[in-house]
Amino acid sequence: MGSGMQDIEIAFQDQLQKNHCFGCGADNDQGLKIKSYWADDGTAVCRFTAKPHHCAGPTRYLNGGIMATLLDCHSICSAIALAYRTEGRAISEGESIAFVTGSMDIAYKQPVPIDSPVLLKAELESLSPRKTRVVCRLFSEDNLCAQADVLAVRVPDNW
Ligand SMILES: CCCCCCCCCCCCCC(=O)SCCNC(=O)CCNC(=O)[C@H](O)C(C)(C)COP(=O)(O)OP(=O)(O)OC[C@H]1O[C@@H](n2cnc3c(N)ncnc32)[C@H](O)[C@@H]1OP(=O)(O)O
Repeated sequence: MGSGMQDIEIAFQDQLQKNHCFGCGADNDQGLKIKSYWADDGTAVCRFTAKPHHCAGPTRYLNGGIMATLLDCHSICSAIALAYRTEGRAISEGESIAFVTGSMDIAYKQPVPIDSPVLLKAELESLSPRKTRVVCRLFSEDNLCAQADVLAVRVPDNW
């Protein structure tokens, strides 16, 4: 799974302050703690290895809700990172930027084997100062298994 990921960078989530989100919060010890990075091609990427209890009905497949959380959280954190980048600031430098999920449509295309790492790849398009569209794809072993179309909406940092 070639992603062009820059491992030397600090993950977006490890630069965000006070984030207790189940999927992406560095401050949630029971969460998934995903880690997202810029790739060389301008997309944002995240690799995740599931635990056995993240399974669907059959234990060999990844749960669809966990897939939705991965797609959602990687997309929103990437929208936040893009907003900081657009404003010429490092993540968490100066006034906090927060986005939440306004909407998300997911196509589940293939079951995801639970014992292989997944790669998430997000393409971002800033629609307006408050809205970012994210198309996020989830791959397992180079197979496109799910795709989400996410609308990230900027909110005040006390949301
Ligand atoms: C904050 C904490 C900080 C911690 C660090 C952060 C870590 C990251 C955490 C990551 C967490 C992981 C992710 C999670 O789990 S985030 C948790 C799940 N998401 C939510 O709970 C969101 C709940 N909804 C809301 O709070 C409000 O409805 C929002 C904020 C979304 C908009 O209500 P608001 O009154 O503020 O704004 P507006 O009505 O003026 O709309 C503004 C623009 O947006 C457009 N629009 C809105 N909704 C939709 C829609 N459904 N489809 C299409 N378009 C939509 C709207 O047309 C308008 O467009 P335009 O007319 O301007 O063109």
